[in-house]
Amino acid sequence: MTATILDGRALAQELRTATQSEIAHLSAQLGRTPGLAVVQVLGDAASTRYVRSIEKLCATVGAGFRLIALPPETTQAELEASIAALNADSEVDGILLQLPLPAHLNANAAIMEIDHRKDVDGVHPINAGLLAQGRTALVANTPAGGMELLRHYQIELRGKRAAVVGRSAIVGRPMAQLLIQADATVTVCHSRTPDLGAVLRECEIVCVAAGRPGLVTAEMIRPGAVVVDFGTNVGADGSLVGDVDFAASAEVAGAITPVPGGTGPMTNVMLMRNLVAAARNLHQL
Ligand SMILES: Nc1nc(=O)c2c([nH]1)NC[C@@H]1CN(c3ccc(C(=O)N[C@@H](CCC(=O)O)C(=O)O)cc3)C=[N+]21
Repeated sequence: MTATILDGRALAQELRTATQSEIAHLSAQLGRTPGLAVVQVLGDAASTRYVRSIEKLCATVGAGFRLIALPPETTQAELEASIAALNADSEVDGILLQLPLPAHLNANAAIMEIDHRKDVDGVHPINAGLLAQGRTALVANTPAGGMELLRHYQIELRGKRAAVVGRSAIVGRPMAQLLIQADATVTVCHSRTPDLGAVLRECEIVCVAAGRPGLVTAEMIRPGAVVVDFGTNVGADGSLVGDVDFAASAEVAGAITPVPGGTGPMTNVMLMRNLVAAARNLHQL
């Protein structure tokens, strides 16, 4: 068996075009472009790479972009003051705090300071709580992008057994909530799950967000299962690899996301969609 490749690059391209025209329309209504502000505490190379890709995408779709780059020794008070300034800024519709932060800073406390209506990353507890209750919320981009891929390829979730490997606030937990909302029966696995393979082999849908290359092997995959790999690990040679052994798993799975070219490109385009949603909501459009 050879799996269908869930092509995130192609779908992201399609959604990018649609988002571009939405933003053109919204900009005409607002009399300005919807604006994204990214707060980055400098020091992490991967983070800088991600910020660049967001900046480029904003230019492509016609959104405003502002980078607040803070020095590595920034204090908690300074970080929170820069967030407060963005909350108060009427030209900023979305705020993204780049994670992870250096160890001396408290990410949870900083996130709490973000106006939840501008929380385009879906990380504020109000948005996470709304999602957990199955209500309308700004949803974290990475899991939202994974769901969009599943929807595009018309993968049935209702009544299916789904596993999520990883329980982070930004990927694993919201992905589990979205799958519950889609009427799947969801099991959340993590680093303390004793026999991961035994759980995954029961599941028709397997979503992996553990940040550990090679964690999921082909023998853990139920034949015909759909595999969504959220891992973006930079290998020793600088190449990007997921959490799933892709080559071997593609021989067993029914459908699988590649890395790169799967969930990664979807993440950024979902960020643009959240920016549109936040701007509309803020301005009652
Ligand atoms: N507050 C916050 N929110 C995030 O959503 C967030 C973050 N912090 N910190 C870093 C991670 C990482 N992340 C990626 C987004 C897109 C690709 C992506 O587009 N990947 C391409 C390859 C891009 C390349 O080669 O550089 C792909 O998989 O095909 C990857 C990784 C979002 N993150």
